[in-house]
Amino acid sequence: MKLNSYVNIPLPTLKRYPVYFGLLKECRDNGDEWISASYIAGRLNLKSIQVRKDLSCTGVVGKPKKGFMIKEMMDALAFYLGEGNLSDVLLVGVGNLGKALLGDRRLTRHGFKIMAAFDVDEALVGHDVVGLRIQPMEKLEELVRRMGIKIAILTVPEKEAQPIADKLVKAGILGIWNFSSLFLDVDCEVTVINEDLGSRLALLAGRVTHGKGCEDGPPATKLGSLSFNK
Ligand SMILES: NC(=O)c1ccc[n+]([C@@H]2O[C@H](COP(=O)([O-])OP(=O)(O)OC[C@H]3O[C@@H](n4cnc5c(N)ncnc54)[C@H](O)[C@@H]3O)[C@@H](O)[C@H]2O)c1
Repeated sequence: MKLNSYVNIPLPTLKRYPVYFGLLKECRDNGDEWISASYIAGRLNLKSIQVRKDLSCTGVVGKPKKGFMIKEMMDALAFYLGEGNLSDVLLVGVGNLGKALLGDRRLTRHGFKIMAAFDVDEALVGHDVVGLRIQPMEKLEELVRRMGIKIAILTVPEKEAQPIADKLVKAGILGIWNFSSLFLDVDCEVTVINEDLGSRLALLAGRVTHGKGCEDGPPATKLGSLSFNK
């Protein structure tokens, strides 16, 4: 399978790939082998032309009347999403948000698995939360190295975020999904995605105020329950 280069995929398209991947996985698990762009569009409340355009960016070619081979398309999307070889992640900070993420089945649907969770709170360490034994911070470096984990979810208070990010990077983490509102200072080879929910709401409020719809997804009124991060 000859795939297009990652750099040629537009960002708005890349942002829709996890949603496609989740749906393809569901269909594959139901025993389907083929999927059409119009079916995907119907399920996700998108336009067929948009779905076709997004999927054609991968370089995978569909078959007339059959659509795309699910396995082939999943392999392609996994390549762009880093799923498969980067599916194991860890979480630091098992508070309100951390617990919610540990129990969020949507991560699993996208092929990700939280393999380890860390906290400093003695009331949590050594106990199970959503079936996972919470580890002390002292074990972080060793476990990251031993398990070869490259992605971390950071759900700690803002003032703790930078020192923990430093520890994560030192241990070999290459991607941080940062829920604190602090902009982390990390080496340029480390990717940080900031997920400050308050800023998101402010962005939404600004867009609503200025009557600006969604730029890279379907019209705002059709967004439904999908979330395309900006
Ligand atoms: N709760 C939300 O809905 C929400 C929403 C958006 C953003 N956030 C942000 O996410 C972060 C977590 O929020 P929360 O509500 O879950 O907070 P929380 O206080 O409930 O949980 C924070 C957890 O981090 C742990 N922690 C503190 N210092 C640590 C350290 N040095 N090493 C490891 N663990 C440490 C605490 O023991 C606690 O379990 C905050 O930065 C917050 O601003 C939270």
